[in-house]
Amino acid sequence: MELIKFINVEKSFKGRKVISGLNFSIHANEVVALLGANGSGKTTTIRMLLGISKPDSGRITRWTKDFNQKVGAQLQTTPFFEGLSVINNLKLFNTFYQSKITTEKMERILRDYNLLDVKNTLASKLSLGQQKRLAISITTLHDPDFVILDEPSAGLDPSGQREVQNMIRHLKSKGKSVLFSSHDMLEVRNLADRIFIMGKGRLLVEGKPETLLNKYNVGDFEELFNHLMKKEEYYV
Ligand SMILES: Nc1ncnc2c1ncn2[C@@H]1O[C@H](COP(=O)(O)OP(=O)(O)OP(=O)(O)O)[C@@H](O)[C@H]1O
Repeated sequence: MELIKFINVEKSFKGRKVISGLNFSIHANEVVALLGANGSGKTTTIRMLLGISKPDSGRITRWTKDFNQKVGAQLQTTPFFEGLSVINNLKLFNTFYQSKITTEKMERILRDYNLLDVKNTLASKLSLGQQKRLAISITTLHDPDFVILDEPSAGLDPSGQREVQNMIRHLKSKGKSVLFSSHDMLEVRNLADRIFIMGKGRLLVEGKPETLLNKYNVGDFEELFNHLMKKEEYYV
């Protein structure tokens, strides 16, 4: 099933085109990595996908009219209240989402996200890894079908990165779709079912990791990414 479809989407800011002829689909139960150099248009694309910003032309279709209830997005800013404890953040977002999660389910979420030991700690006092886990637990609290994570493992040490990666795998195992951005090419290769690479507001390449490596005859994604950033003739 197709969850999201971008059809010839274009967007300009103050007369400067930042998204041109963007076409792609995201399907149910797939993990998609969105890559691109700074300023390539990833955030603008995510904002349009979420409906925060409107395309100037083209169309974006979504699988449900109930989109806001069915999507969870963790964008770059910390999506929680730093002056509240972990558990009180979860309780507050539970009220926001009107998701009526029971105390038992809350405990399970705390366990799943490895936050049980710090449930009474203020969010501001958490380690970066714990903050990321809290951010993802809040993003997925209302059991969305589609989860968007903007650089979820940025700044984490290898064990923190592994935990975030396992969370993404866990979401996939529960039938969710995940769109995530990352600058870590090994992580992308290990997690993504499909990869989108953007450059200058366009989708430069799109495909399964192994297919792309074969198609462009490169050993890894670092090489493919650098290659594309130098030569931009590989538009799909
Ligand atoms: N509100 C805005 N007004 C003017 N220009 C904008 C606005 N938002 C984005 N841009 C421009 O659009 C282009 C794409 O920006 P965008 O933030 O989507 O890129 P990105 O790939 O997410 O970059 P990064 O990796 O740095 O977050 C950039 O040139 C940016 O300066």
